[in-house]
Amino acid sequence: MAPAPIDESIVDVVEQKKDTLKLPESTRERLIKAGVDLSEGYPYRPSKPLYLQDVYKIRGEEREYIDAGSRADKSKKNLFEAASKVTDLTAHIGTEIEGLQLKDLTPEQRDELALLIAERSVVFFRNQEITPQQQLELGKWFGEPEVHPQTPQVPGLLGVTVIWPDLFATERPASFRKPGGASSWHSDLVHEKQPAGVTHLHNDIVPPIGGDTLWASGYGAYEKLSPDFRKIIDGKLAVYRSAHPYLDRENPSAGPQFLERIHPLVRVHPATGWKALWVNRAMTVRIVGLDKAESDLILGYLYDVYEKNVDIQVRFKWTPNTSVLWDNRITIHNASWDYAGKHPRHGNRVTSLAEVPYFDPNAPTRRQALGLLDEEEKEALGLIAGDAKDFSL
Ligand SMILES: O=C(O)CCC(=O)C(=O)O
Ligand SMILES: [Fe+2]
Repeated sequence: MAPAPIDESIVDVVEQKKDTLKLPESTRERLIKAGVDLSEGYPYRPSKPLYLQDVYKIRGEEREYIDAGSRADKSKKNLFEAASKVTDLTAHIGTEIEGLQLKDLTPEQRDELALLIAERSVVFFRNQEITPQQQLELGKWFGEPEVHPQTPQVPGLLGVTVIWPDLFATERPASFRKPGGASSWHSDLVHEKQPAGVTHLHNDIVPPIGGDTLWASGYGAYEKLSPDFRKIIDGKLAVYRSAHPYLDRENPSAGPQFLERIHPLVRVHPATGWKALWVNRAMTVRIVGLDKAESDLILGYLYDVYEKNVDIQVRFKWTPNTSVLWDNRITIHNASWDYAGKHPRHGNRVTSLAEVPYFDPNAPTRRQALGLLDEEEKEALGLIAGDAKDFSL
């Protein structure tokens, strides 16, 4: 007799309940206090779609998007005057704000925060008391929260993803030499028709040592290129792929396939109007129109520029209950796995989807817009007359 088919809904629930047992006590208390129903287990795991064709249909239509930062008061006075301290962590990327609770921001402060994230790429808030519901509500201000067809979510709150590396580590054991997917330079959801804008990760429990996250600036990476090289990549399109694989319904035996979408290699942020390099080693497949060898060469160089220039990067040491908001349009990030699951690290994440990426050849770079270019760069960009010194050295 053939074995009885497995009821997958029961398997899901059993697995979720098993996961819940590992939940750190402080996280459990926080979730229960927020009214999250843990009785069916945590996290909730959506049934994964099997076929590429079905996943392409998710958010396949263009949606209206207005960047919150583009309506902000440019001085950001409502945000800055209410904060007790605002500290830039490096010259080019990363700002920490103290004395504000994200859950209490006014509409004006939310818009100004969106502009600050667009300018500084990543903004840090320690000691936040914020429920997953409030996090989702804030995320809606910045764009449509992405509901992921694959990743674990907070029960009853679709759009609030669970970032709990201990959980993934049991599924796909990570090691010192081969850490998990988030421990490589990437940006989130590049395969979407309207990829991720702001991601807000709130980590309620973090290891005392390790588990830092790094971000690198796409504005800075673009500006590291010589003006002549910028001309080569300006306006070029590239293929970007999803992190998760699916099967092709027409050809399932071809094995796992990724979603792919074409977007500009250099894009302009709608709130700042500044150009940013938009590639990442994990998910940019190739530059459209070039031979594979040419594309590999150029992309390899662009990844190196992005990943190796420490002056356009920030490395952040988390403390419990810290919220970090970053803009995926102008950054790549990388989560260090150096604590190797030896201490719990748990967070909730809301990612707001943004515009269809676009390029504008006349847009300035960040340092150009802020008046930070030196004479040599101005000359190479043709902004001032000069004696045509070789800028490329
Ligand atoms: O855990 C982190 O610090 C970041 C993980 C990550 O890549 C993400 O949430 O998009
Ligand atoms: Fe990520």
